[in-house]
Amino acid sequence: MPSQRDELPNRRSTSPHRLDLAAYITPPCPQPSLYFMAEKSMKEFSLEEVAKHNTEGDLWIIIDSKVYDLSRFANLHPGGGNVLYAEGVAGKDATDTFFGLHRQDILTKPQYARLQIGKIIGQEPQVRPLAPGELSQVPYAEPTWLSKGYSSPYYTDSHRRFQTAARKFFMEVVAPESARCEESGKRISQEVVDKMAEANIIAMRLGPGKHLKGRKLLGGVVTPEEFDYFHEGIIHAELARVSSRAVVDGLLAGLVIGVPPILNYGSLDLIEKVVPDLLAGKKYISLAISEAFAGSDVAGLQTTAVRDGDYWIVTGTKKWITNGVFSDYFTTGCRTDNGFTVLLIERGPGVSTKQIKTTYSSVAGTAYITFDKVRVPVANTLGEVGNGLSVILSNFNHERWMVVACSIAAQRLIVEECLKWANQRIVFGKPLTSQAVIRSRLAAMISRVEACQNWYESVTYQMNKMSYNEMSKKLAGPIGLLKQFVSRTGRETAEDATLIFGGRALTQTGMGRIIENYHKTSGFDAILAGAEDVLGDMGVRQALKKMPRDARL
Ligand code: HEM
Repeated sequence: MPSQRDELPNRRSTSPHRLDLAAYITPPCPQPSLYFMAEKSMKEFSLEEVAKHNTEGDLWIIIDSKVYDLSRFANLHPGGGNVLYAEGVAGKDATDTFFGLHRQDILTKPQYARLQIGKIIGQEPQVRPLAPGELSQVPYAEPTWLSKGYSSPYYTDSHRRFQTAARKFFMEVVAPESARCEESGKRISQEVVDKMAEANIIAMRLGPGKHLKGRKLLGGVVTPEEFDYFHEGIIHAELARVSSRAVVDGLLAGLVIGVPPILNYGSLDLIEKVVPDLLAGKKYISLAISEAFAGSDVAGLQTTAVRDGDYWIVTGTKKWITNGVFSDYFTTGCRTDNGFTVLLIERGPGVSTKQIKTTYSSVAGTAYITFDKVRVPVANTLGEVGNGLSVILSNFNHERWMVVACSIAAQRLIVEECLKWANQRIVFGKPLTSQAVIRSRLAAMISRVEACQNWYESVTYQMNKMSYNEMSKKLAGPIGLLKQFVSRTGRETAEDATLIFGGRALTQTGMGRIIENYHKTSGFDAILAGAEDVLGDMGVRQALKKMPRDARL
């Protein structure tokens, strides 16, 4: 006679449409995580023992081999108490039902994790969160260069080392803060900014260059000399993986676009005076170009700067200024006698900012700014007076490329979410993936993100090979077209994902919360840093300028 222990399967029993959990489970971490260590010391129960606790006031449930005592929690359960007393749930293994309704991270929250009283004899958990720094094993969840067994002509071991460290940093330091700030709408805490500054992430977001000299990058995992645009792109991608669109912007996007004009066109004195504090996260900055009067039409701006001895007197307004609410400096486009000039304006008398309510969270600090006869030292002029348009236009390339890098990572996350959901969701008694229409949408989403990734990598490679000026001349058109393509695919992917998730894509909490946020905000990529249609048009116009005179069919 086998003992009771022998009779117990070492896996949970399988239902006819048992989910293929292995598909969304990652392999064990190389080092046992706390998650698994806690398991070891847990009390063990048999299935029969758990089954006895199946009534109101005495309710145990098994989820992924773990036994939870929900006797007191049932009345507080957000999904209601009665769903827990149902047959097939109370006293039973409710794993499939649970993962059809909840995201796995619920079970890792301390208030819910403490409901676990033990584990089932002979069973091991199959679902676990990714350890910080770990890669997802879901197909297409990572770009090819990070997928086991694939090669890349662009990425080296230096990029791989850097990516591992960056993912760990963003998961551990940024992810929890992102979730908090997205919900509260409050700006990112100084504590997180300090940690980003210490790892030199703020400086690295500006790309390779002299500003990195002598800095220890992410604890020294790469040197400033080897740091290139692929490294920088990794930072944008890792940030976008753990953050909502608003948090991506809230985490100092204003600095990424506001500082380059100072570094490229400011005097040495000005650079030395303002840049160190900005890169140390002690001061904040934004790029103030667009106005209610003119957005993509930079030449139509109305903010004026009039000379008064050693000062400019600036009067006007700016709108949609990312991070403007908490900025100490504004890299500002102004109309001057002989055209357009860029000035660095410090917050002070005559400068006021107010938050604009937008579709996305106010964590981005989007501002309406009023300059009322602000006195700005002439020494704060960036570039030649009247030549501001080229200062701004050259700055756009890097900004648009950054938007592309973030957008692709966000789209990839949506592909991962959809693959997981379609695989685990049971409808009409079968997984969602058994529907051809769902597989067709997944095919379109995967193809788009892979197309974007490949074009992005080819453009990034060119950036590594060109000087800043060469980039302005040769890459403005291709980057404009790339951004147009990527923001369009983003919106199509948001649409597909919403249809795959159904009603869950319309709620801010629960299974579809990432889809809901992405769907709501994917339009930002199409507008910010240059409207999609304008960029497409610019790409074509630039190509037309380069048409050889002798070209004929
Ligand atoms: C340890 C056990 C459980 C915990 C800690 C838990 C916790 C939660 C939480 C936090 C939510 C809100 C999710 C959100 O909208 O963000 C929720 C919703 C829900 N739960 Fe549970 N739950 C547990 C077990 C179960 C089980 C076994 C069932 C099976 C019937 C269930 C059914 C539901 C339902 C129907 C909802 C509403 C889902 C929706 O609005 O889409 N829960 N649960």
